[in-house]
Amino acid sequence: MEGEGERERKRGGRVCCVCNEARASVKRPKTLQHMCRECFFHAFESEIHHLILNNSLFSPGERVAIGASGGKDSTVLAYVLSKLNRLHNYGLHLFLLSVDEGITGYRDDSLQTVHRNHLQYQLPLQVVSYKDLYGWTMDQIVDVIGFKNNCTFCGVFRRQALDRGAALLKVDKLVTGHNADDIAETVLLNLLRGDVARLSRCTSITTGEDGIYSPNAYRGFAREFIKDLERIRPRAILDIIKSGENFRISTTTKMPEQGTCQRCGYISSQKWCKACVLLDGLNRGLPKLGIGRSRGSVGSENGNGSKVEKSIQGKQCGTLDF
Ligand SMILES: Nc1ncnc2c1ncn2[C@@H]1O[C@H](COP(=O)(O)OP(=O)(O)OP(=O)(O)O)[C@@H](O)[C@H]1O
Repeated sequence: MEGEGERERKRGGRVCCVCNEARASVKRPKTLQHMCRECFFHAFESEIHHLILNNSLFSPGERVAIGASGGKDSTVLAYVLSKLNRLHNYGLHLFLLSVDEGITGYRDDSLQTVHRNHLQYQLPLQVVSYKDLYGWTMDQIVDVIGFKNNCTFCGVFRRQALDRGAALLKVDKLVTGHNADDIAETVLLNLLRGDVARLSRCTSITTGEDGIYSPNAYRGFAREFIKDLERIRPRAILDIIKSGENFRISTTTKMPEQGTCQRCGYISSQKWCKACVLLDGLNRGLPKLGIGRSRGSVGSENGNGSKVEKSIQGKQCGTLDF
């Protein structure tokens, strides 16, 4: 009897290199293997499972929030994590956490996806909004700042909003759907800026006490550049991440010290955190006040020398590192 694989070969199609039966529908950039849907899903999910185990990412009984934007990556994250949690008895209490930035025609649509995920995967959902947290929606911010610099507000506020939502849910950990492209962009951005401190941390699978989110147009250029590289060499994205992982800083290099914002208590190496500087500018009718490269134009470097290491529950805002 002629098998499915043989028929596929006769039709001139590629056969999955794992099951040798079904038609291949994806070529993985990571391994260059041609795989069918089923084998790809299986490989993808079991790689995530082993990654979780090998890095001891979770402990039984932990409360874990999934940053749910309604986009493809965080939707896949919610699906896979809830499936693995059931299948392998991780014993995690999972939550969906969404930030509503108040962008009409964009986030309101994707929040509908999050509501569907909430019902489908039966995960409790918490939505926090810029309007409630900061008194401004992104639409209102764009009205005063224009389109040019609004990414700074959106990125800084979102990161802090996720941390505030995590604190509300009293979770131990927050997971996000940042993908390989996002990490490669961040490696490249930190390299181009000569930011050695961030370059050395940005590939960590779990993150600590400060943010590396680079919310501006420069990221767009890094993205285009990486996509061009990928066209020439599909492994380029993974190569960039590998270089970032291999990067080591001499132990004698002086790094910025972390403290807390004197205004809101959020993690900051300045007197005020970036969100407070931006918000202050907005509220005083000087929306461009906090925009620029320096982290916080108000106050000076925190000099208390203490290293802040608290859980998400233990402080007003938490510990996500973009
Ligand atoms: N509004 C939001 N609410 C909750 N989590 C968010 C939000 N925006 C981003 N995140 C988290 O940060 C990750 C990366 O953000 P990014 O801006 O790349 O997401 P996206 O393009 O909206 O959607 P996705 O990456 O999920 O396809 C998301 O996967 C998600 O985990």
